[in-house]
Amino acid sequence: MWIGVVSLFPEMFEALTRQGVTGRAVEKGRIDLEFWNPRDYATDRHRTVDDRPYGGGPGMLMKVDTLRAAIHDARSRAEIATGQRPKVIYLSPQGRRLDQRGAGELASGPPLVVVAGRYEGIDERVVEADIDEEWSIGDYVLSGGELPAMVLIDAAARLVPGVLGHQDSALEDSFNDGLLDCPHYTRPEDVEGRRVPEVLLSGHHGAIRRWRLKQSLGRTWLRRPDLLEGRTLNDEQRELLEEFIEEYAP
Ligand SMILES: NC(=O)c1ccc(NC2CCCC2)nc1
Repeated sequence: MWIGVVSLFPEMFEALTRQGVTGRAVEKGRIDLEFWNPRDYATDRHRTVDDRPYGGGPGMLMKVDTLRAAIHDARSRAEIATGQRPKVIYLSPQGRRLDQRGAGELASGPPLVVVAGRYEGIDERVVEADIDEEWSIGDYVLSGGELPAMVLIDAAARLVPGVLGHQDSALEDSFNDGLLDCPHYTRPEDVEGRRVPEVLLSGHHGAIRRWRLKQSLGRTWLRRPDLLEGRTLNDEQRELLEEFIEEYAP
């Protein structure tokens, strides 16, 4: 998957490009990440990248010409590198809320150009002219779009085939098939008297699968009942959830 990033602080993205699953995916070429910095398009002596808001008010906005030049170069590069027109995304609290389904859509869609804002944001005409979709990682305000951009890129990149070593692990993750994750255990078998559930030591893969599904359903019922609304459970799932509820509140 090809992803272009427009940001005044490209070095922040080393958290993605040099570490972990995404770092390996970049190294293996499963993910191509390229960067454009609006400051590189500044022609004045002070390399200005911000500008004052019409109508007054606190703070500055990203300067239109340097931002647009960076977006345009990223878009052109996307078309050359992939033969496809990219989807240009801007991160802001005004955007569509990112969830696992949205991450899946982004992962299976066209190449992305992700624009990270700074200051108080960007001129609305840049949103209208150059941004295809606005996305938000949650209802809170951050000092820059870089962290939300990295969250979005990580969530999408790990769903790109071949990025996760063990493909199944993406499927068993939380929010895969829309349920919360089940509890996980590793050595030792006893931690201060707390033992691993026996079923997980039994080697009975069917029983283990059912136990994990029951725990996912039960946890979702307890912590995020909203995720179960409007969802039809199959016979096995309904049975397991009823068992969980029975044991929880006998
Ligand atoms: N909730 C979010 O996804 C989000 C995105 C960007 C941002 N701040 C940016 C937006 C314009 C300047 C800083 N804050 C929050």
